[in-house]
Amino acid sequence: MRFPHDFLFGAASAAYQVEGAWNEDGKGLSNWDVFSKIPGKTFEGTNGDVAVDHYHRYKEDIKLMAEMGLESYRFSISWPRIIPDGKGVINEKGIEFYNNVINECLKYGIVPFVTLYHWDMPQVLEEQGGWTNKATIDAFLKYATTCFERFGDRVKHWITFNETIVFCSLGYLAGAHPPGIKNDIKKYFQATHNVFTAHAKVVDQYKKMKQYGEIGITHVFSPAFSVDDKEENKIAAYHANQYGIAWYYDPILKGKYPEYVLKILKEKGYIPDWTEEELKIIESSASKNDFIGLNYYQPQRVVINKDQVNPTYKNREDATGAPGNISFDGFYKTVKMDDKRYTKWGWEISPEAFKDGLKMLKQEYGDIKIYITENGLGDEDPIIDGEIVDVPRIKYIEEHLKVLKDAISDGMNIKGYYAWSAIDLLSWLNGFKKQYGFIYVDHNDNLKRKKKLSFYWYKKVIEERGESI
Ligand SMILES: C[C@@]1(C(=O)O)OC[C@H]2O[C@@H](O)[C@H](O)[C@@H](O)[C@H]2O1
Repeated sequence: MRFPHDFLFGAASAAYQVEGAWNEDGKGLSNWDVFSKIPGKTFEGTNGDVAVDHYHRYKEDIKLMAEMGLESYRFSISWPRIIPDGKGVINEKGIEFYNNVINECLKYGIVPFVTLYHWDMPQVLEEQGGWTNKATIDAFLKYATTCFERFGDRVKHWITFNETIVFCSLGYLAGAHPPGIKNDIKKYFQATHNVFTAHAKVVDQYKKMKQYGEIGITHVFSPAFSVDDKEENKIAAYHANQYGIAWYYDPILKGKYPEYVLKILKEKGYIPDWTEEELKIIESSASKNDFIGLNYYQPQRVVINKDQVNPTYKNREDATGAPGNISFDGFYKTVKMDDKRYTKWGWEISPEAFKDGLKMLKQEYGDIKIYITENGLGDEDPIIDGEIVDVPRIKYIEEHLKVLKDAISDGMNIKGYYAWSAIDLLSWLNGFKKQYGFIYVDHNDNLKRKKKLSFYWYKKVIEERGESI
């Protein structure tokens, strides 16, 4: 069986991780331009000043994507490249750059799939409270509307936010991402609510503009499973899914927050500062979402936590999702299991959990259109006789595509797969040592691009529409 004709085979990137040109052509400072330069925050002080220079090499990169037969390229727009201070004058050079990227994609028949916010907020707004400041909501609405006005004639697939749980939890609980605040649970939940309000307003605005494309949001999809049949551990898994999935997916797809979490927040005094109007726009825009984007890498294996709750001062490595951490509220902890497979960064490799998780989503949210907006293997790719022989990545992606093929056969409404990542790029905290791409970037030879084994493999998969998977 082949993947359906309307299924998109894609690959993804993010502005801060690929573009570089951090201070060129009128771009304003982003929170990551500043945060990444604080000593100790990133591996060996790596940052996105140059990244892999996609800003200057996008034509070469998109040509390679076309050679791979890529049907769609998911990339993000840098807000401070469009509106340097986040809320004022539009930077026409920034508009020009993304028009060029979009037009280059269309030249090859590659569908542009655009993320409006992939973590790089204008520094001016971050300094004013970022997502904890409600003024950021309308600044984001203005930025999104500008993008719809300037690119919406050719871009018909929009993602508002990438992985809200990551930039909010690492920003306000772990302190590993901007603004680097540790253990502020009230600010964490406030930031998530303001993001959901911004999302709802932008969806509403997009529909009013009648551009007849589609819009949604991308969330982390990391379903939690108990390590055994003990009641306390099953309760831990339920709690983890309420905080990690329901809190994020319910307001988007059901238009309301999950009662289980609200009850606890009320008891602890963490209910966000919200207005009836905000709750109404979240409710009224829910039905206008066209899809949900899932970033699946791994499940969570959880047990009830009986240890002393340590503040969530994650260090750089464990802030990148490896198991072995206590939840910020101390309720559960994630664990490694002897019978599971893991990446070099300790992330579990489990297509089986992907399949089980997708079934959970369908039961909870029905037939909402799904794109897998990220999935891939972070690895230190083997180089043999000058060739990048990334067989583990081929195996990883093949196993997960097989799950999707079966899920679609079982009637799930899954319309695309975006491998993370199209090209090796800067990992926010891990520098360049953690590779995800089909295209290798040689940091010892002027960022020269080189096709990996997986480039040729994915090309064949796309040609055959996955028939041999
Ligand atoms: C933490 C980490 C990683 O480096 O492995 O998770 C997977 C992937 O998620 C993406 O949304 C991030 O933009 C990208 O940088 C990656 O980030």
